[in-house]
Amino acid sequence: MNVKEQSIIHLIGNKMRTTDQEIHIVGKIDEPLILILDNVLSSLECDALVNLAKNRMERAKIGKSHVVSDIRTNSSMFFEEGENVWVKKVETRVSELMNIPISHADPLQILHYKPGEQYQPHYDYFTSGNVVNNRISTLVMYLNDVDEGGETYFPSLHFSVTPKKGSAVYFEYFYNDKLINELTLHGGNPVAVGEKWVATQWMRRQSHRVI
Ligand SMILES: O=C(O)CCC(=O)C(=O)O
Ligand SMILES: [Fe+2]
Repeated sequence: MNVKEQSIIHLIGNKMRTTDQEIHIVGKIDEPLILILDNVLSSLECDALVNLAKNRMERAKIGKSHVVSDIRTNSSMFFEEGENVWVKKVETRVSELMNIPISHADPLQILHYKPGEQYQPHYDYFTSGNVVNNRISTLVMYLNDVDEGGETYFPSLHFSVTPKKGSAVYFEYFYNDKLINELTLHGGNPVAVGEKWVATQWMRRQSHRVI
């Protein structure tokens, strides 16, 4: 019999409580742990993040070398750590939800996709070279409803998540078994109609923020 590996988030029941929010688990894959979560952000918080980000968007870059690539045709920006009250609030909630101290967090990232824009399948962890302090988990929060397309999809699992304002998909790739981590391959489907805004939080294995 295969023994399931420890996950970062330990679930009890179908809700997760943070200091200021009750989050609902509406879907789950056990290994790798993938959660579909409702009520992660309020509608007001979604709108605030979009408004704070929208004049600061640039064509997204990928990987450690930050090169522009066709893999990713959307635009993006990063907030400074705790740069305003909205970011602070979201960072605190997300850190509680992901069960990782905020000092392990990458800067909160906002992505924007227009019709036809997409993010091709990729891993959120770095796979080349000798990586120090790699990423271990991701939370993608949807900041608006997309009219058509724009699903986050996991090709190896034949699984996709439809964006819904205030909801999120969580996944982790902290497993000793490399094959389990590889199942978290994922991308953002092209938006067909409308636009898509998301906020992504990546967590690192070790603390790196100076707080
Ligand atoms: O836009 C999406 O659905 C996925 C975003 C993503 O993969 C990421 O930010 O790492
Ligand atoms: Fe990703």
